[in-house]
Amino acid sequence: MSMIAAFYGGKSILITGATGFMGKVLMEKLFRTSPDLKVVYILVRPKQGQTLQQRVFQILDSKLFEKVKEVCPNVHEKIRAISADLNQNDFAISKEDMKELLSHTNIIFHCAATVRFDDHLRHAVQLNVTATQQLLLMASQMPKLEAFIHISTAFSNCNLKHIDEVVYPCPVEPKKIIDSMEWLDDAIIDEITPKLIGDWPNTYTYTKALGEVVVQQEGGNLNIAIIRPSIMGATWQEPFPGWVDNLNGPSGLIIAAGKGFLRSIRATPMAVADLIPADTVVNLTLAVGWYTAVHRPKSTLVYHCTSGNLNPCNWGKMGLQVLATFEKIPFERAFRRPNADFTTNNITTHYWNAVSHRAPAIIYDFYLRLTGRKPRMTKLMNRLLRTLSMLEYFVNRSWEWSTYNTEMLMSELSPEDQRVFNFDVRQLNWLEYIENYVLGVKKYLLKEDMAGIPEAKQHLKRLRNIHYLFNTALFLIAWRLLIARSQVARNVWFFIM
Ligand SMILES: CCCCCCCCCCCCCCCCCCCCCCCCCC(=O)SCCNC(=O)CCNC(=O)[C@H](O)C(C)(C)COP(=O)(O)OP(=O)(O)OC[C@H]1O[C@@H](n2cnc3c(N)ncnc32)[C@H](O)[C@@H]1OP(=O)(O)O
Ligand SMILES: NC(=O)C1=CN([C@@H]2O[C@H](COP(=O)(O)OP(=O)(O)OC[C@H]3O[C@@H](n4cnc5c(N)ncnc54)[C@H](OP(=O)(O)O)[C@@H]3O)[C@@H](O)[C@H]2O)C=CC1
Repeated sequence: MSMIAAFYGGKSILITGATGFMGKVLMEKLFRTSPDLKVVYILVRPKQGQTLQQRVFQILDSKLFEKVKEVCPNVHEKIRAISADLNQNDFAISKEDMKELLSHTNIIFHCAATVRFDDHLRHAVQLNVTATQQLLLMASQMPKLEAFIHISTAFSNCNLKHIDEVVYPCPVEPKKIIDSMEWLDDAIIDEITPKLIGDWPNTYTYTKALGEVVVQQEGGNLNIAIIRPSIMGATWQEPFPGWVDNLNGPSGLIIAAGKGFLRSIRATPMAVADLIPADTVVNLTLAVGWYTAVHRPKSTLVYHCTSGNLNPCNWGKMGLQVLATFEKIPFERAFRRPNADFTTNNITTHYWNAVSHRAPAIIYDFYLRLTGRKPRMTKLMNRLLRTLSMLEYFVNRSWEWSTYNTEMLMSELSPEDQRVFNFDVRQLNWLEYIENYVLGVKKYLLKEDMAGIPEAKQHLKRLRNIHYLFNTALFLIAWRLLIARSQVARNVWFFIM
């Protein structure tokens, strides 16, 4: 019997960010392994015209929850969606709901965050710092609370090269930042943002670092742990391989490469690609929840959920495997044949952006105009280039994350728990994982049918022929011009003839 699964039985659990990528995988695992848990409160906001209930049903109706419905048929009764907006005071939770949350919650998993790199500092502070502060305040009023698990990111200290499992101080105290956001207007915040974030690459990583300091400073007597995952990717094993449902991290780039839009990326092939599957993160999170509640460590423990120091893979190997998978499992209706490459300096990056990204987009838009359609490729390409520029920071550096606490926790688990809540990334076979990841992107993100693979292959053949035809025509035109202008070229031509 799994001790961790048994621990969550009968518990009331509060999850923020349950509608996000990690939140869904977390809920799924909780219900599958501890179907006898009492209730999962989720803080949800209405979105895109959907009510809370519609959002919950949409999640439960997805393939991700198929196994859960078998082991826990009344799962919908055990999810209690509470209307909440983490940007509002007291999260805009009604008095009755607040009373229920405060009196029943046993465990909190705080996953909600804005993960956009370019978010305005005011919004990023509100969600990643102030909301964390408010949640801690709520937690301090929960008499039955056993553990508060805060999800941060391994990149919260990406301004350092070697990162230990400790909370590092920030140059400006979070309280001062929170206060200043209240009275500074947007224009001034825009002006001071680069100075405030200093050597952090974006507002996301900076505010996640501030969030950790808030957790440490304002955690009081709470039983707290911080988890720092690196780049969360599709699921490795559970509930099935390859599940992913958003474009963050590598997923969006896999689509862009598979559809032939992305032809080159400024990345260092030897830099460590510190990906971590979402189910590994969730298994560690649940194990940490159990350990924190049962063993009550004296101080706030930080757990790195990373792969680089235990089972490293680099971007070069990952890129090659992604491309190899496209050969077997191509995406439908590609714009060009998938054939991306890495560049390593500014000059080649600008060159390939002009030749391989902008020029084909302009030519295609010209063709769309000629055929009476609305041009769209240049706009799409500009967005892709902007996304690439934001991700570049993370694919041209390597970090070392120590994992003492994570390894300590692994050794504390019973063999059964090590199996059920496996977060030992040493067992991960990268080539297999990446292949399943690409397959998952095709099935669950692009919603493409596997039956369409022969047609997709045919389409790629047609693109290859067009490519050859285009290159031959280009060569002949260049050669014709050369012959007309140069005696040497003419002599070579007659010699060959
Ligand atoms: C040797 C041979 C080699 C061969 C080589 C072959 C290579 C071939 C294979 C290539 C694969 C292998 C290499 C992979 C490298 C991966 C690097 C990952 C590093 C991640 C580090 C993460 C570290 C931190 C981890 C964390 O701790 S947290 C989680 C991380 N957080 C994020 O990843 C949010 C990022 N995103 C944003 O920050 C916003 O998205 C924003 C970008 C500002 C746009 O923002 P904006 O343009 O305003 O608008 P959107 O609505 O957002 O998107 C607008 C449009 O862009 C699309 N799109 C949004 N995203 C992405 C995305 N990623 N990738 C692509 N497209 C995206 C969206 O579909 C929409 O398309 P459309 O609808 O127009 O068609
Ligand atoms: N994805 C990754 O690669 C990594 C993620 N992390 C961390 O993991 C955690 C989860 O990330 P992930 O699941 O990928 O992120 P997602 O963007 O998929 O999910 C974010 C969640 O936060 C919720 N949320 C955002 N704003 C509000 C708000 N104002 N009120 C209520 N809820 C809100 C979202 O709700 P809604 O559905 O309504 O938008 C969603 O449920 C985050 O803390 C992130 O920093 C750490 C390392 C890597």
